[in-house]
Amino acid sequence: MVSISSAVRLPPSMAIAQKETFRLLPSFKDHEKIGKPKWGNERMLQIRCSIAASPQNLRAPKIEKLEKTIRIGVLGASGYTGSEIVRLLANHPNFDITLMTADRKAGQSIGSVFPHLITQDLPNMVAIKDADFANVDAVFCCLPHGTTQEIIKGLPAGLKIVDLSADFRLRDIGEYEEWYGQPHRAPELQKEAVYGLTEISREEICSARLVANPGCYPTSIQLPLVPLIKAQLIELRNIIIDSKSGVSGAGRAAKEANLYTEVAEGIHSYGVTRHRHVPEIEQGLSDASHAKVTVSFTPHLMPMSRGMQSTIYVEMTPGVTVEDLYQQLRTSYEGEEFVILLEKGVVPHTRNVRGSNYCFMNVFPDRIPGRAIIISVIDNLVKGASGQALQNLNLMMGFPESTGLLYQPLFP
Ligand SMILES: NC(=O)C1=CN([C@@H]2O[C@H](COP(=O)(O)OP(=O)(O)OC[C@H]3O[C@@H](n4cnc5c(N)ncnc54)[C@H](OP(=O)(O)O)[C@@H]3O)[C@@H](O)[C@H]2O)C=CC1
Ligand SMILES: CC(=O)N[C@@H](CCC(=O)OP(=O)(O)O)C(=O)O
Repeated sequence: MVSISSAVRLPPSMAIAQKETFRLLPSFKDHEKIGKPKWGNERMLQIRCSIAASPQNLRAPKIEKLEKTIRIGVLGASGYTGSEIVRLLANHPNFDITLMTADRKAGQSIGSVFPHLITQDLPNMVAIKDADFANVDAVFCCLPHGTTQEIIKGLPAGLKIVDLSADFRLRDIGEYEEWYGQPHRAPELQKEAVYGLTEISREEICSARLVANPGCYPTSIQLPLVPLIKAQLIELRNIIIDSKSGVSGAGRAAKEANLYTEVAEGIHSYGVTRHRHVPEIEQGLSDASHAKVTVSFTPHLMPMSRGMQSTIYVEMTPGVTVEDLYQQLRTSYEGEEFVILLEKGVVPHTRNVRGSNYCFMNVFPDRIPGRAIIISVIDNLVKGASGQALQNLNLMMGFPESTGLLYQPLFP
């Protein structure tokens, strides 16, 4: 038996061999047939692919070289989430980047804009108006909200799209216009967009053409709350959410409020009572409960580059205990690759998910009887953005969803 940790930390020679792309056909066919991966087998599939890719391995399972590679466009590759997609795809066996766009940085190479990606042999970034989509099957759209709608509207109809912006997350166009302060320029596309909280909407994502990738705060909040609300274990009133984000959540464009001097050695709240993620959070929780849910949500900016914690205070329904909440989360996420319920009493730390696609969570009894405290942590750039986007595109293209994502967190 091969341990998971030995399989996911590939030595460089194996990582290169893995990039050459091998796949176990039987599992893949099952996946296509049932429209959804066999979760229990997925880790083993990854592991066995890695073993198969090792030149030394003589006991490799039956494999076949992939006939088709998916050609990927990254719109906004010169930003934080776009560059994170490039980093993740460097180890994806089936996705090759054929197009990257930038705005101010158009014409430059990815390595000149992000020196940590200097070893990536990729075409230079181009302006969107010069982009040729003839050699692209799918795009990650990593552009600011507001600019994204018209750009997506103008893309070739056959492309699969994962949009990381907020432009297609809210089903109610009026609500979008109210919270984002601008008219929606592609309401007809909104109807087909699938909200991409992977663990919750997997089946719809598999058959979607356009996925609206969730915001980072809404990801960290909905992952623990949706299963508890669906099981009617918590009251829909008095949900109080205190969230904290690293500064990369604000993007790479220069802003005075994000200067080192404004952020270091302190924390501050922002968007108090009016953060634009409120309607997104409430939409997801209301869907789960089939009733209107409202929340108190306050985000904070932390002096760290990545990471996000949401601390959520809830009232349990009469007769329910914290043990019930814990067991519900255990059942809901059993077999999930990326959502990890920690052992009882263990506090999730942002530093333990840094650079990875994991969400760690736990639930604690409050001192006040009948209340519980839930803590969840993610990396805002990975599970909160590019990692979840890749998880979604894997599903949309028919691959096991963890392909290219089994990075261990960075520590320290
Ligand atoms: N950062 C995060 O943690 C998260 C971000 N998101 C969302 O993902 C999207 C991207 O965020 P992020 O990567 O942080 O942002 P960045 O500001 O770091 O990057 C934005 C990218 O878009 C390009 N761009 C900016 N304006 C235009 C335009 N008018 N036309 C074409 N391209 C343009 C920029 O090009 P250039 O730099 O060359 O000017 C850059 O490549 C946003 O919608 C954001 O809200 C979602 C979840 C989390
Ligand atoms: C620290 C910081 O500024 N964070 C961003 C949220 C980033 C994110 O998830 O969201 P969107 O995709 O919705 O932009 C903010 O508060 O607006």
